Amino acid sequence: MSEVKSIAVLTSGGDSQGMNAAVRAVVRSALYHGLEVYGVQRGYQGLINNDLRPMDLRSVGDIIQRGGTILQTARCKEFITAEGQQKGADVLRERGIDGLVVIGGDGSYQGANKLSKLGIKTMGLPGTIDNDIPFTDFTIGFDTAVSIVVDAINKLRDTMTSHERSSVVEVMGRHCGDIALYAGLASGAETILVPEVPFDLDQVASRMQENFQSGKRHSIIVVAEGAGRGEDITRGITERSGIEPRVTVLGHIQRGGNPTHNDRILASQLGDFAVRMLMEGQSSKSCGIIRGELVATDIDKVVSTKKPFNMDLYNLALRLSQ
Ligand SMILES: Nc1ncnc2c1ncn2[C@@H]1O[C@H](COP(=O)(O)OP(=O)(O)O)[C@@H](O)[C@H]1O
Ligand SMILES: O=P(O)(O)OC[C@H]1O[C@](O)(COP(=O)(O)O)[C@@H](O)[C@@H]1O
Ligand SMILES: [Mg+2]
Repeated sequence: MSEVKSIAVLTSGGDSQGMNAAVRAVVRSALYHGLEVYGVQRGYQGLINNDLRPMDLRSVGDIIQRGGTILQTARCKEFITAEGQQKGADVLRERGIDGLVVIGGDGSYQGANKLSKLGIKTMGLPGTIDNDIPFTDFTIGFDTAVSIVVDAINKLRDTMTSHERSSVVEVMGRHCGDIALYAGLASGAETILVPEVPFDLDQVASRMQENFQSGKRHSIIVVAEGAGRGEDITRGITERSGIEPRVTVLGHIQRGGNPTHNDRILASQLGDFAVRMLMEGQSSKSCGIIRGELVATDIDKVVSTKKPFNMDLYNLALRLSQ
């Protein structure tokens, strides 16, 4: 018998493709197991405001394929305060809700950790395009965001090759270069600039010159926003080499559109896993998949660990883009 009878689910922070699939999985799995389930509107803001509604099977119909989040999301300053967190915990207790599933990024995980410490049984699902949550190979939305960047670079290549130009593409990732790394490797970028690896613009510029001299007809530089602004990198290259790359900032386009099948499947597995963990009496855990295995890791550990950067992939991209 599950000691948890009623749970709530919310999405928080930057939205990501696949959050809807995760909400659907949490709701349908909870209902399948005979639990009551509530959707919290607008993340922690909705929790503080007591903005919750009961969810049934049909309230998550026709959403597995949609980007964004039907529960909407927010960045809620009040929840960063101890008073805000206490208000959120009180709302759940007053409503008799025994467990909460938080779908969000590193900031949302900090909030989930605080709620856990206030005695709320909380499970975190990694929902962010940044892939910056450790103890899971991938976060929900990352695969879709990378696909969008790769598609954009394919298009840029057509025109860049025709004009024998180079292109600087700024992608999202304030503290984590994974979107730049994976999209850069998958699209054959010559240079990948990420916050985790220091770089020297002199070297970037001279490598581009060498590439053009060795017969390359175009050059792609992918820069994670956390490593510098595309415009500044472009200016720096021009000052050093005379090459005039065109700059493209992909921005929030990376957070929209239909989730890939990988993100939908990841979201479905993790949403169901979170519900089963809560029913087993688990709490304060982050759900992830590592090499195909479902794993639950203490949120405390997750929020105090930086996701290791994959230097092997980074070096591979460098070797293959000569
Ligand atoms: N240290 C913290 N303590 C409590 N809540 C936090 C903390 N940091 C962030 N949050 C909550 O999580 C929300 C989402 O965090 P944010 O960093 O904006 O997005 P993400 O979860 O996508 O990383 C914040 O608006 C805030 O309400
Ligand atoms: O939605 P905003 O406020 O423009 O924030 C943009 C940021 O959100 C992200 O898309 C996702 O990051 P978070 O979910 O951690 O906030 C980042 O890549 C980007 O820097
Ligand atoms: Mg974040």
